[in-house]
Amino acid sequence: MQYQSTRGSAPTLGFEDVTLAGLASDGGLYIPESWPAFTPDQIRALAGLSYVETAVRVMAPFVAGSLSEEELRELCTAAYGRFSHGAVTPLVQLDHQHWLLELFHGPTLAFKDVALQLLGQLFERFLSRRDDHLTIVGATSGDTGSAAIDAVAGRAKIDIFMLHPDGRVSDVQRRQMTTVRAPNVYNIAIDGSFDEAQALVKAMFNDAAFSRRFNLSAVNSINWARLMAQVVYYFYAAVRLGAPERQVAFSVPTGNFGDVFAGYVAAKMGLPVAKLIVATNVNDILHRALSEGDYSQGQVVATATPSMDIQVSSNFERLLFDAGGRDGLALADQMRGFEASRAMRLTNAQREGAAHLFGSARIDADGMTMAMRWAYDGAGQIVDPHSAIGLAAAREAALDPSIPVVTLATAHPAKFRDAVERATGTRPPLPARVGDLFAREESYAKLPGTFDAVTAYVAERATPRA
Ligand SMILES: Cc1ncc(COP(=O)(O)O)c(C=O)c1O
Ligand SMILES: N[C@@H](CCOP(=O)(O)O)C(=O)O
Repeated sequence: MQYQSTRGSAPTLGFEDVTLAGLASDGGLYIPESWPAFTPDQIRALAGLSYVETAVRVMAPFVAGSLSEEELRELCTAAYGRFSHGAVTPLVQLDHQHWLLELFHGPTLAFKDVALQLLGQLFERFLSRRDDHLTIVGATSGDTGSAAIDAVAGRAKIDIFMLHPDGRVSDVQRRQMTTVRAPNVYNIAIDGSFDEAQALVKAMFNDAAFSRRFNLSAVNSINWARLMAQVVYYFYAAVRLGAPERQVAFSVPTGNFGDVFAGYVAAKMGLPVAKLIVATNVNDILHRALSEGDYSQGQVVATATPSMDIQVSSNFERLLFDAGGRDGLALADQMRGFEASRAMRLTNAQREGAAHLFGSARIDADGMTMAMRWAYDGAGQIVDPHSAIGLAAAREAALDPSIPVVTLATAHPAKFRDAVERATGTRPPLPARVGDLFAREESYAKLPGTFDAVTAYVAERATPRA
């Protein structure tokens, strides 16, 4: 499998190089040159397989040329062996139509573990083949940070620098990052929003000399391997609900458009997806883009769903590229326009390419609270605020009742205990797996959100290439 950049001028690479590179050298994102196609028989054959076996079948075409099937199986077994539920991503029924896909049974209690546990294994395997050291720079609005740190802490050939917006993540999220004691882990709270942190990370990649000197790599969903691993659970869930004979819809609480883009990939591969509902909080750039074609960045508003307080969704570029006809140079121009003016209109081709599969909804605080109460009172399920945004959008979509609607439950409710308690009156206990989180000492740097401050901090601590 070969990968091309969404901006049309970076070299085409294989899976191993794409994983280690993170972002393409022209500022674009890597995407497969074509989508592997699964026949209905191949989808039917996934019924009854374990999560690991499903993962091997779904991901094998994407890693071809870099990993044998046996190697992929070994890495998936190691990655998913750390999940606390035998099914890895179990389905829970809420009523005749609505289901939750629980993606939070990994070590850091959010869906990010599904991809990042595997990415940690992939980095280790690929680095063992070469004499090289990686410097990971990442941005987090709360969950990617802890999942990435857990996946790479203590690995000899990797340093990780994780930027989070100071004061804008939950206490549990912050502590899951800042209490990890490993010599290769550096946490940085920046004065600014997640979007600013993400822009700093991209700027570090786009500084060719800096990027080469420290051999930068990415753990955010700009890294293709993140999305590839997330495609698996769409297949796993849909097959359990009757695919390929039956269509299934998914509602996805969305911020950086990574999780829902993985659903788009599953549909492109042949999974019968009736609808992908993009559920945003009041930071609704994606809802406006999909419903009106207006992708213009507003001010980020802090909400009870901090992981989705995002106004520039990095993976939307992958959809614009694929749905809009795969013209990398035209998209590079369009993205340069957005970077200059912070606004753009989708082209007709991009809108039409997205319209048949995507729906969207903007859910405010009341909608989120009502969904949490509905799940709790009606089905005895405590859902976290992010998953509640997805659930509210799923119910609002009022799809044909014969189509099962799966809401992706992206975080464990204990990560957002205050918001859950406010909505349901119940305070979820922290699972034993996160141990004495509130007794451990924290360590992190506080920096202004400027390129110079952050690069100086990284340059002083990272391992330069020989
Ligand atoms: C709990 C939670 N839900 C939803 C999202 C949104 O996912 P994505 O950024 O892939 O759209 C995030 C962060 O990305 C998250 O941490
Ligand atoms: N909500 C995310 C934001 C980063 O998204 P990513 O999927 O691109 O890593 C977080 O938890 O950090």
